Amino acid sequence: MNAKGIKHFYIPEEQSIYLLSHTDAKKLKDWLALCTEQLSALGYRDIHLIGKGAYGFAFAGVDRQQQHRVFKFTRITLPASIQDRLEEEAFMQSLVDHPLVPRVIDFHQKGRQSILMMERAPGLDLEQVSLREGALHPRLVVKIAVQLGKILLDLRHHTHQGQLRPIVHGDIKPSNLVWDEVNERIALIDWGSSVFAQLDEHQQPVQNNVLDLMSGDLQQTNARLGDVYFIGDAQLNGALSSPRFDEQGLASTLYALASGQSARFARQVIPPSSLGLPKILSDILTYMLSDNESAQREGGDYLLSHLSLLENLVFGEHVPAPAEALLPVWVSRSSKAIETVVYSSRKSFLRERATDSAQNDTVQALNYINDAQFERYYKNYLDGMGDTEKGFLAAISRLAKYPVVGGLAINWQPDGVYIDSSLNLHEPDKKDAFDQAVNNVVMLARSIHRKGVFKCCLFDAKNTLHFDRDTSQSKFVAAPGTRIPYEKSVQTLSASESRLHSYFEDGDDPDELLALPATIMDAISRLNAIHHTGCIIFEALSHHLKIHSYYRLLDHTKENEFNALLDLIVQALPEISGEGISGFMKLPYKDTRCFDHRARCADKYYPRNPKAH
Ligand SMILES: Nc1ncnc2c1ncn2[C@@H]1O[C@H](COP(=O)(O)OP(=O)(O)OP(=O)(O)O)[C@@H](O)[C@H]1O
Repeated sequence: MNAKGIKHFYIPEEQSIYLLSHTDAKKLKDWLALCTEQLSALGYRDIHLIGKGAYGFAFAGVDRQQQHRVFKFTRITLPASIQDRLEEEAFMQSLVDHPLVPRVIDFHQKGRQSILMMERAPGLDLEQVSLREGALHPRLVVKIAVQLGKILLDLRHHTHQGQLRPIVHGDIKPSNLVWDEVNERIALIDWGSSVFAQLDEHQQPVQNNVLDLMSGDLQQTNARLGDVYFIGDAQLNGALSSPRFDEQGLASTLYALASGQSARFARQVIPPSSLGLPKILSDILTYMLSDNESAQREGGDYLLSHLSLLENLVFGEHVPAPAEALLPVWVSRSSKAIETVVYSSRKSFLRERATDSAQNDTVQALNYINDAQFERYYKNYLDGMGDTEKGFLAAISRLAKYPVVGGLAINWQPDGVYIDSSLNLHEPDKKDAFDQAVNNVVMLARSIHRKGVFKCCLFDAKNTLHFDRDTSQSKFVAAPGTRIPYEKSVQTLSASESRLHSYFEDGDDPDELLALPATIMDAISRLNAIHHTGCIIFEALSHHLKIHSYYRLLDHTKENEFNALLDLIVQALPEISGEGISGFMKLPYKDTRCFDHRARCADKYYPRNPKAH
């Protein structure tokens, strides 16, 4: 990866509006207002934003016949080739006539602005449901498996103009499934990665694809890259598209939902057989998620030919007992809405191989580089890591999907894994689900054998300070009155009452590139001596500087000095030159928990005779 790639790895998946520069945030708000205005001019009411993705935004509205509709807009700033994708998406989605797929109603193009209008599926998407509930009940996982299986069968047998043309959705994942809680029905949305399959499920060229065969198009995949957290290796490595791609998406989705995760990677450590699922589904998922392609196919075929058996499985009242929380989580009484972003340090030691040539190979294999998902892959810094390490980072990212502030310091030692934590959740209702997300982090940490320290800091993006400059050579200057915010502990604590990590104990972070000026470094080292916790992260881009922070002052007697040092940092911003990230974290050395290394979770199945439990 080149320096530019690394420099920007931290940009979060969810582009919180609070992390945009003032100008970009204003442009975005204006544009959202314009979309809303256009839709109401067309006679729709109750218009509101329901989702945003890499390429655009989705609005919901109600038409004159009281029908609920969704409008997908592409970002007007994107190149025309990407804008055209919405039209292709509309085309592919309109070919699918299935009760569990929202019907396309219209596709509009006005100037450079494209709009796709479709039926609205009721409910929340399954990623949201999973964040609220944690691991879904096995009965629901089976129900979702059956419904998705039926859609995939339909796609396998799709005919177009009288000929068999199987369709690949290409991006099956929890956030692309809308869940109607009342009727317990899914709707498969987001057909933006959908294509006609080049190979059928037996890996044979789709027969009537003669023209493609002759033109040699079968040398190269037509696939789009789905979400790298969910797609299988064949799709990631640029294999010819086939219905098998979606079977991987299905298996990853069921696995993630059954385990309360947001990715497929952790399957060796938290295997499907440990999730309390009925044995038949657990076995199917074990096959489908194995590394062996023929086992994957066997699992997929077995699932699709046993849907009615799964449909008729009996579930009792048995509700799996919530697992004990492995780390303390404090629930905040404050009802302040926060937008969490996670920043983690020293990720590179989680990589197995970091040679440039290995990375170039991966880049070569992906012949769809201009894909936003590909960007995201690198932004998340996952390349070159083993699956378990990726699973660990995905589990850390999941924490940031909750309104939580604080941090974690994980220290791998030969005799075990030591974890210091300070986790303050701002939504009491999600405590159980959050505990599960934390437990998954711990379980994955225990399975990783490495020596080193990983720290992450969770902060509120609403506290991020923004500074603009005209050129990459100009200086960043703070407006008068700019302050780095902080909060205070309920009681003052002296240094002797609690130990803290130092900002500097781990040395320089090799993943960070911004060298801060001496004045700022000096202020930070003086801050380090004052009893407080938190983090400060400087993110310098060519025209924009962000200072993310989360500070909690513990020794109230030093408040004046603390304030003065924070002010000093703000005053010294013009001295910053160069681009990149630099971050410092000071976490409480509190309640250190030690866990022994453990390779995988024990097997656990749904009871065969649920009534007996
Ligand atoms: N037909 C629909 N019914 C209900 N909700 C929908 C529908 N289409 C989209 N949404 C909502 O809008 C969100 C964004 O839609 P979609 O996933 O299609 O956009 P996208 O830009 O392709 O997103 P991403 O890049 O994250 O895949 C979805 O997560 C979902 O919450």
